[in-house]
Amino acid sequence: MPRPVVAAAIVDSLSDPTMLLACSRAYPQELRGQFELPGGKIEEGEDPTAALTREIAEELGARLTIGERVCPEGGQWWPILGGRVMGVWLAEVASNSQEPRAGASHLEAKWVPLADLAALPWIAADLPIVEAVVTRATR
Ligand SMILES: Nc1nc2c([nH]c(=O)n2[C@H]2C[C@H](O)[C@@H](COP(=O)(O)OP(=O)(O)OP(=O)(O)O)O2)c(=O)[nH]1
Repeated sequence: MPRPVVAAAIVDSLSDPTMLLACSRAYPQELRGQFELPGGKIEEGEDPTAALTREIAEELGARLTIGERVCPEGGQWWPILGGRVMGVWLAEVASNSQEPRAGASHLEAKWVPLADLAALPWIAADLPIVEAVVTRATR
């Protein structure tokens, strides 16, 4: 089984979310320009939310306050590309953090109103995940 992935649905405010930080991948070529939730693979023996904190620091130079996990029906892990599974957490930028910025992993990291997210070219596997994030954030 390939390593699981963890990703952050970073919203402008956990208590009153209106926008999400959508990130477009720089690589590999076949995913270049497609949007994703930023994150990455869990390392051997690593706690999933520790992995998420590490990945967001590496990729976006930001610290997170992690909120609720967003799960698919009947489980905790979403099926994604390459036979992997992905754990997703709502999060906001911590008060002591720099603003998240696209580094080498992303072409772009931009705040998008929740109502406009569906129009972005997401990695296909992310579409139901983003829908669940929006449902959770707007309930
Ligand atoms: N980060 C992320 N990966 C996703 C999403 N949807 C999806 O299918 N994937 C896939 C793409 C990749 O095959 C895999 C994650 O790999 P990654 O390249 O982000 O992981 P990483 O940062 O640990 O990368 P690396 O050091 O191995 O290059 O999961 C998503 O929303 N976010």
